[in-house]
Amino acid sequence: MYELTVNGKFSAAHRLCGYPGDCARLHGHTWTVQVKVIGEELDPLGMLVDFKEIKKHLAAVIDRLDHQFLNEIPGFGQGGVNPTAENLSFYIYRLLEKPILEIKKGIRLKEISVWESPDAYATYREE
Ligand SMILES: Nc1nc2c(c(=O)[nH]1)N=C([C@H](O)[C@H](O)COP(=O)(O)OP(=O)(O)OP(=O)(O)O)CN2
Ligand SMILES: [Zn+2]
Repeated sequence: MYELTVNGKFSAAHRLCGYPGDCARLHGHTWTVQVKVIGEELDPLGMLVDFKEIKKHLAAVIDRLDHQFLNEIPGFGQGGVNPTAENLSFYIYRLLEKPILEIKKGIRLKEISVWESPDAYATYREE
């Protein structure tokens, strides 16, 4: 089994509604998003899949999130869930799951991790 990892970053604002502390107020982070893809077979170039392919799909997701107020994105905020690292991991997993499956046969998204700061992150995966 091979595992490929691609990281990206975005900056955005959020607030955590109902949080008993500072995080309930509007504030921002530079989030790191980590995509892990797995599969068994290498191509004749020795690649599971070209990193460029994964970067392209991650860039499209980051475009939707960068410099946004995350609570205003459908699915988050009023009537939705708080834009926590956990919920962002799930949101990004759902956006990338299909495009990554469609890159080529035999690979799949393993997990998405989202860092809010260098020492705190959440991961979503399906087993
Ligand atoms: N399980 C989670 N806990 C918290 C989340 C989260 O997404 N999942 N988010 C927050 C807030 O977004 C908060 O802004 C982050 O706080 P913290 O990790 O403490 O980071 P700071 O940048 O504020 O750094 P300090 O170390 O507190 O200065 C809270 N919890
Ligand atoms: Zn925060």
